[in-house]
Amino acid sequence: MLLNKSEFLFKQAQKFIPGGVNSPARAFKSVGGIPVFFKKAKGSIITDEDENEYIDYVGSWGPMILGHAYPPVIKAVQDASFNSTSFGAPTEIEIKMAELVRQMVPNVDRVRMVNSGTEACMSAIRVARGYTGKEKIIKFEGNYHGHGDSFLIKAGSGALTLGKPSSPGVTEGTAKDTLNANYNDLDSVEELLKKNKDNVAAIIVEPVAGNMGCIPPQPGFLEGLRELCDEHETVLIFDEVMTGFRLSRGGAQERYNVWADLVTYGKIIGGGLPVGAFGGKKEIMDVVAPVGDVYQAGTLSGNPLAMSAGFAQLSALDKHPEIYVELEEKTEYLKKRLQTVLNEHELDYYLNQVGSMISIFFTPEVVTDFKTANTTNQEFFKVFFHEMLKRGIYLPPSPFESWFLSNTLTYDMLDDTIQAADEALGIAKLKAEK
Ligand SMILES: Cc1ncc(COP(=O)(O)O)c(C=O)c1O
Ligand SMILES: N[C@H](C=O)CCC(=O)O
Repeated sequence: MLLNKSEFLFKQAQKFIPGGVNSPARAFKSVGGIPVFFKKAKGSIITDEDENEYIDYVGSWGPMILGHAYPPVIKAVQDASFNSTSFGAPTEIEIKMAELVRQMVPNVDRVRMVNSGTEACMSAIRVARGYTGKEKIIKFEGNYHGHGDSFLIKAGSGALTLGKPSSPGVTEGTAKDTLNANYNDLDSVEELLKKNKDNVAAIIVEPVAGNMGCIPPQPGFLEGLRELCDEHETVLIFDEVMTGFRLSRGGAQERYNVWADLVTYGKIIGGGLPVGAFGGKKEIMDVVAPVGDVYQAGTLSGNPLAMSAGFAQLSALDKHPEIYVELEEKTEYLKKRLQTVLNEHELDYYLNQVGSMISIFFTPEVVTDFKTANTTNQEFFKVFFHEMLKRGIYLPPSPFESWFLSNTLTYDMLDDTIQAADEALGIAKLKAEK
């Protein structure tokens, strides 16, 4: 497989763009090598600038649940663009979108559209603070809520010490208001709530973690968060940027039957265009300007192209819930066949799968949180990743990202993926033994 054009473009890109990419996750830093530059895609097949074709398990990091260039989305964007690309004024499609979201997720009484998952999460915590009058938030180690300052905070030396900025540019002042708990560990949350009594505005959580690889909530974890939030008058925020409209029509909330106070969305809701959203109970959302005093705004928010794309994609998911059944069957098929191959190679591994999200961890540990996710053999993953790439399988270029399946994947494509995995694992094992 030749990647001459990708290599050339990457060199060019680095002259004008920091690190050659517009988001670090694309830079292949975790796996080494040159990021592949793509030029087109259809369904689950993506084509790079050198005309190599790959079966895609990234799906633009989640949005492409119905495959790339899904015809109703393309048509909706084309039609909308003829009427102008933006008005900066209200349009009817925004109402249709909000109604549809409400229809699919019944506890979202009010929804505000933004332009990314980051914006949605930043805004949701501001709303929670404005609503409760409290200052601190609790998040979980290994969860990702975008690059807002309040989220770029890692745990201090002990679980109960103050957080520390995990990026230069984030101030100690911001860090003091973000507390880190351990995923799937209700005791760690309870301790933080007690220590910061009456001052925790929100708990924000990925209901199924997807940013330390895919990690499901343990039975009782989400229910426990709900109870703790009720007890401490704290707003429960589900960050459904990955899981929203992916794990079911109503996302993780519907799948686990645990209902948050606020929910954030991104990815699927925009059909591949830059969209995010936050919403929830009317009582809380009424603090948002112009009804209330919590300021939140956006020149391009509710953009007609983005709303049209998102509306076309969500409408298809709303009308065809069988898609979720098919997607889960396909992902389970992939999981079972991967298990067989991993067992045949006698490898230590842990496979997590929820709906159409799946991750392999190369570790003997049971992976339930950030600490156990970090036991995965990253060197092994690097070799596996590149061997898969050579065989035309495009996986997320990091051991800590979930794979996302699209319903355009066929069983033949899944079989090709297993065949490639068999070969790639064999090579990775040989290299590891050397
Ligand atoms: C769970 C979660 N929340 C928030 C974000 C931030 O979204 P965006 O990249 O659209 O800003 C992401 C992904 O990046 C995510 O996976
Ligand atoms: N983990 C991130 C979101 O899903 C990866 C996408 C990005 O930040 O570019």
